[in-house]
Amino acid sequence: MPTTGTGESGVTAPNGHWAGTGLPEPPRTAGGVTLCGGCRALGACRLGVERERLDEGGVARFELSCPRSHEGGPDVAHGGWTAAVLDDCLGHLPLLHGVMSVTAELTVSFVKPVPVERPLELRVWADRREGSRWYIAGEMTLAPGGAVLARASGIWVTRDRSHYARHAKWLAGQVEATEGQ
Ligand SMILES: CCCCCCCCCCCCCC(=O)SCCNC(=O)CCNC(=O)[C@H](O)C(C)(C)COP(=O)(O)OP(=O)(O)OC[C@H]1O[C@@H](n2cnc3c(N)ncnc32)[C@H](O)[C@@H]1OP(=O)(O)O
Repeated sequence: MPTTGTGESGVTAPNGHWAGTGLPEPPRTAGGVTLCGGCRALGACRLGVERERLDEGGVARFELSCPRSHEGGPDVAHGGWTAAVLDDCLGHLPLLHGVMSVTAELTVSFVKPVPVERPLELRVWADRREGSRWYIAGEMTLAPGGAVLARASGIWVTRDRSHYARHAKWLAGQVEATEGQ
């Protein structure tokens, strides 16, 4: 990935475009974590994802922990955090292959309460690809011991930059239609 260098935050500022998407490459942290729009100003993943990489077998591996700010019950993660981080990390698998996609469907199994501020791991792989659809699955485990805490599977649909332009046009039409009411 072409970059313009690493700033004080350790976030690499890209200057290239993803092949085939026409979209600017998203910034990555020193740990290789692609930052979404909401996390760019902070320069870190607010969900607590610290490292991400693609291994030789094509499996994406993440190191993370649930920040205390996402605590639900005492010392355990809010289920919304678990679902959000699984959505985010499963969607990073196409990104790691240079492909932009959006979540079309997501199913989450909450196997055990997820402790906050403990090292966790997440493995993500593609079960299969059909046309523009990626069928992706993943498993979250406690880093020491490997006990399974949560599983997720879903469908991601590949997109290019026209996705956002179409959405903006659709939204403008909705706003216009309601203004006369
Ligand atoms: C400027 C930007 C920078 C970028 C930076 C990024 C960086 C960071 C990363 C951040 C990333 C954040 C990412 C996020 O946060 S994603 C956020 C959550 N997800 C969304 O917002 C998606 C909202 N939904 C949609 O936009 C549409 O409904 C989609 C795109 C999903 C389908 O719309 P549409 O129907 O018009 O698409 P199509 O006609 O081209 O169909 C395509 C294919 O898909 C099949 N299909 C469709 N739906 C489903 C379904 N539910 N189950 C199974 N399959 C489904 C369909 O049959 C067809 O199959 P085939 O005929 O090809 O076989």
